[in-house]
Amino acid sequence: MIRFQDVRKSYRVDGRDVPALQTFSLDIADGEVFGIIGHSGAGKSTLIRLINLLERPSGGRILIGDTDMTALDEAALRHERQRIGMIFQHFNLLSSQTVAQNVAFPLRLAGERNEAAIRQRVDELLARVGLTAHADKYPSQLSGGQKQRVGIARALANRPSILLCDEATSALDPQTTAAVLDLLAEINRELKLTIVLITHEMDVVRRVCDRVAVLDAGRIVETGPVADVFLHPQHATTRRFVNEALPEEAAGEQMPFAHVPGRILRLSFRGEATWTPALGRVARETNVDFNILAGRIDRIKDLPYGQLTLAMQGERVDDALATLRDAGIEIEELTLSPENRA
Ligand SMILES: Nc1ncnc2c1ncn2[C@@H]1O[C@H](COP(=O)(O)OP(=O)(O)OP(=O)(O)O)[C@@H](O)[C@H]1O
Repeated sequence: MIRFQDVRKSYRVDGRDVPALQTFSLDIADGEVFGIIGHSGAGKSTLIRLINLLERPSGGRILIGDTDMTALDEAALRHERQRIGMIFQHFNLLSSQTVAQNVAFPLRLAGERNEAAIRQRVDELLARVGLTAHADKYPSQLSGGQKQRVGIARALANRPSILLCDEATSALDPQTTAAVLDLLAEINRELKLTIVLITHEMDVVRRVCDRVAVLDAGRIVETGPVADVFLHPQHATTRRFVNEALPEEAAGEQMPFAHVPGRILRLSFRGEATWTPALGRVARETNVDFNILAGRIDRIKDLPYGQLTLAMQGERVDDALATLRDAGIEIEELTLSPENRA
């Protein structure tokens, strides 16, 4: 468990303390993929760098398991940091060293002197990230996605229990981003390590994270399981991020429904409910009519979900909605058309 206890952080600028993170508490469970999303300047980098104490908090404590990171001396901190790997937006590879030498670097730094053991570990790591054939290349000979794979192999070298990802896919195109996120998900599953990632893209959160915290101007404004935050965002900042990730849904929300007859509803299906023909069945049983205005089916990590915006008419709309709710479908009423507004 990573535990932030009443943590706050200010930077000293021109003799004044400028707050970057307001006091917050947060627990990140072992083995989860935890996302921190926020706009530029919200405090994401500060927050993630507090975990390995690259930044010291101005108040509060940061615990990893039972260890209070804020109470350690430099030597103990260096040792603890070996349990925490980190990858970066711009990869931070050593340009004059080969791929294999970059991956071996943290092993040597940790005091490993046995060359055969180093070679074996580097081979294992390169195989895991799919770069065996590139061991003797230099970073300049690699694509962005390959460079980030070297970064991941290097971060895993000392078998950390936590991997911090600082905008790890922000410099990559969408296809490469998807491949790197798949690799992070696989590492999380197979090595059971905790991943904390910061991003400004909700799509990154949707693809890999279990839980997310939304940062806005130094405050955590919303935290929760990704499916909850994604399907029912509470804070305006969260809604903006979700709408960026769901362009069609956003269009649906802005459609002028006033002229559409019937009640305007948004149905959210999660997991198995996504595939059941509940809507057709309920319409037949209750004799309601429905008209689909917008919709999509996608996945939140491994969970299939669907969202449909529709207009429903008939005498038994309330019965139909009650039956749909019983079937595990979440329903929000968006707005009422004029004839139903009385
Ligand atoms: N070393 C520093 N000295 C002074 N102020 C800083 C320092 N690092 C960050 N800040 C300030 O703290 C606030 C939060 O910055 P931070 O880099 O954590 O945000 P961020 O969400 O990661 O932004 P970005 O996505 O642009 O990297 C900003 O106002 C920034 O200017």
